[in-house]
Amino acid sequence: MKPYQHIPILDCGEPLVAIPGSQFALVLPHPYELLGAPYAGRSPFYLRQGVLTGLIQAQTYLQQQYTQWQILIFDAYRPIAVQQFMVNYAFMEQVRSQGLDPGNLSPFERQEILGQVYQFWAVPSLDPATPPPHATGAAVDVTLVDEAGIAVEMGSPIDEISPRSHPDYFAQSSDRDHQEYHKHRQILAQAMQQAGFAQHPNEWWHFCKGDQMWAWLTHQGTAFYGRVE
Ligand SMILES: C[C@@H](N)C(=O)N[C@H](C)C(=O)O
Ligand SMILES: [Zn+2]
Repeated sequence: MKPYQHIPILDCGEPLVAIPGSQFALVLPHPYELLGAPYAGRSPFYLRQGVLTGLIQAQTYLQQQYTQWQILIFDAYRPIAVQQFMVNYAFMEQVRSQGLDPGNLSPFERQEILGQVYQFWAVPSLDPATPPPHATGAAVDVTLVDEAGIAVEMGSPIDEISPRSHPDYFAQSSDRDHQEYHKHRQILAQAMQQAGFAQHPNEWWHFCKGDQMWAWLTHQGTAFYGRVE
């Protein structure tokens, strides 16, 4: 179990609400839907009401400095069946990228690869005491787009299982491009953090507010968003 999963949850009962496409840029078609993830009629572009309010606050702050920039929503609400699908997908991608035969993995190789996957993806737990963050509607994967609607360069793609995904990966580099990536990551993180979000320690794009990970990262005793059916 991850340390944040020990945090008790007292769900405040807020509903999931749609992220307005008129206010935010959305990655469309949605990448996991394209892969065939089982959404069963649900939309990934939903969040708890209070989390959406935070996201609006983050974008308002961003636009005080970068007037025409927007937060680009890559993913938000994620049913557990989708979490399971994406964990399986990420596992197979890791197997392939390491030149292994998926039908012929040793128990050691399987464990190693699962360990790599679970550094980035949450376990698709069905236990209401340990929900995967996106199943609570309190976690969001985001990046930025500029005034031309072009994705701002962050130095690595969302969901890459690699050290490059760590928020401070480029912090010490003297390379000009790397310094630019780091600056962009900081612009995103600052906008989100001043609106009360906490950032995943391994992922520059994952932010949460009110779930167990947030409570753990911000030293709160309780989370107020649990799993949404
Ligand atoms: C990998 C990324 N898309 C993500 O959402 N990770 C978190 C930790 C999750 O799976 O909840
Ligand atoms: Zn995420």
